[in-house]
Amino acid sequence: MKDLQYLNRYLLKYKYYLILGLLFIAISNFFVIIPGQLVRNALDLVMDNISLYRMMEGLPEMAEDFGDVINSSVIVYGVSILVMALLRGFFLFMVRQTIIAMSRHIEFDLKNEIYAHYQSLPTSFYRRNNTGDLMARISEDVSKVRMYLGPAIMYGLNMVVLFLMLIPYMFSINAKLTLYALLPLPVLSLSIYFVNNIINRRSEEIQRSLSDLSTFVQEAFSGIRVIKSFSREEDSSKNLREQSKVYRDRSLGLTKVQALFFPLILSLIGLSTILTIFVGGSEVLKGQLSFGNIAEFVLYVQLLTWPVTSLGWITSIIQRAAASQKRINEFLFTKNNITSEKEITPEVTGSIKFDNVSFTYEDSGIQALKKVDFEIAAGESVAIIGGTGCGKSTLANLICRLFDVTEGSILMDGHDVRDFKIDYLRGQIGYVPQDVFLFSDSIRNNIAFGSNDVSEEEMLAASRQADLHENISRFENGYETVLGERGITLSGGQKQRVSIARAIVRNPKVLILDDSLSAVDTKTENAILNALKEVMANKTSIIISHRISSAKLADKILVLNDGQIEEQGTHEELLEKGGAYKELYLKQLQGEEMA
Ligand SMILES: Nc1ncnc2c1ncn2[C@@H]1O[C@H](COP(=O)(O)OP(=O)(O)OP(=O)(O)O)[C@@H](O)[C@H]1O
Repeated sequence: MKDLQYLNRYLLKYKYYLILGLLFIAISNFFVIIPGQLVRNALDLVMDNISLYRMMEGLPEMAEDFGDVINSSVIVYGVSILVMALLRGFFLFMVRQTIIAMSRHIEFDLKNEIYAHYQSLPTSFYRRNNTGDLMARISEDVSKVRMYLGPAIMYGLNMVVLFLMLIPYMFSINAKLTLYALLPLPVLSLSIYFVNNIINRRSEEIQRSLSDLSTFVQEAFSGIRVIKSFSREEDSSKNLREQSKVYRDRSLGLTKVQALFFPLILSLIGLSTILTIFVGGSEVLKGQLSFGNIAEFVLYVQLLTWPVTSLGWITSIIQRAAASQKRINEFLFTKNNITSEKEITPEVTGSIKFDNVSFTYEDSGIQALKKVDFEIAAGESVAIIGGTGCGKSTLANLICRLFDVTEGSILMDGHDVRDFKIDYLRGQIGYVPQDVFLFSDSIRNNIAFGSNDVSEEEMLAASRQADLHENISRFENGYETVLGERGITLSGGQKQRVSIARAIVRNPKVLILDDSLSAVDTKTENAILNALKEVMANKTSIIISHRISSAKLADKILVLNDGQIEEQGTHEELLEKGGAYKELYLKQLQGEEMA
């Protein structure tokens, strides 16, 4: 339950909604208790005077006048009850406008807080937690917490206020009748609590099978090309049928419990009413109560049943909200370990130095870099070459501080990258990651994404430098062409070039291309590298690749092997040396000739 205390700051922020809501609850309950007294008075008036009226049978004129007086009094009571019902309706509306509105405001704030926190967390966090989990906490869990902040608080306050206003009053009329009338209510509350827990458990199971079902369908649609080319359509339909069957059976189970739920409530409420009439009747016979009191009590019992029913419901809402808030807090309290104390923002030229850098991935324990030591002067281009999994991407990630080195340090213009203000450091780097990611948006916006304000000329220049402009000009809508699910699909090479244009449009001091030309043939690769020459002229560039063809133009080449630098030098120097680089060169040359 202490997890929910985190929300108190929000309750404090919206305290005026809460205070007003409480006031409206009290007023609306006032307008629901008074009609009970009016019903009692009206009934007693009729009961007390009906025998008098009958006695006047011999005096028709008097009887008529007397009857008119009774009638008009009953009408006054009736109209008063109606007016109070309308007033109660108005104040109930106001209760919802304050407390439920408050819960919606807090839901909005909480979602924004969680999202902003997610954004601040390092990439390692995203590797540890799957996307479904991240989404569930910001949507489903927040919705469950809102049920506590809205309906649970509203009905909870309503119940407390009604009890405080009504129960003492009922005791003041007749303690014995009050006790009997209230007797079945705790049983009602407990049974609702238990049944509700079963309903919740089953609903969650249904939710799980529904999300399995949608994941399955989503994957089937995304992989439709694979399914079709391997003729697995029938198999896919069979799997869907099986998953749907699980969903159907669980839903039927829930329907059964729900079907039992309402008869149970109604019979317990009925029991309360019968007890009230039975005990009330015997009190009337003893002359302790009037008939009107019985009617009044039956109304009060009806009034109390919903709040008591809601007690079981509120308890389970609060339990679920506490569990959800615990999950939310787990993420909200996750600290970002990629921070900077000094937050320096010096003018940089882009020189980079790896000083004995080692790096081990915390989650997998893989040591990706071992005592890597090299320097890149400002404006120099360096190619990093090596086999799969030798640590090339890790090296790029460390420069951008997506991770922090385990040992040693990385310096930019003599300053440790950990001392830079993070946004500033990343602003100096144009990083083209290995996995291209394009948003479902226009090509223009995808390129301009790299910077805050990009002019048309800058966007076009970046596109030309990435050798993309000509391709896009051929599209009917040019740069307005929408990509992604709603739009067209670019070829692998085109996607890589959009990604390159996005990196260079921000005019960074350091450009990192992480295997960014793997999807284009060597001819196009050369064309792009030549076009990029102009861009790279005054930038430090790091070109990560498997291919010698990408590397040979660089001022310096580093050959990585199993996280260590095996060789370094220029293309010619390394060929002359006759080591791993030359071996790779000859292998690739042979491959090209054969092709
Ligand atoms: N986020 C991560 N968490 C744990 N281990 C990782 C992570 N990223 C990479 N590794 C591991 O670290 C090692 C180096 O990976 P890295 O991606 O740097 O290689 P690479 O040289 O870029 O390979 P490729 O050319 O295939 O992209 C690999 O063994 C890989 O499995």
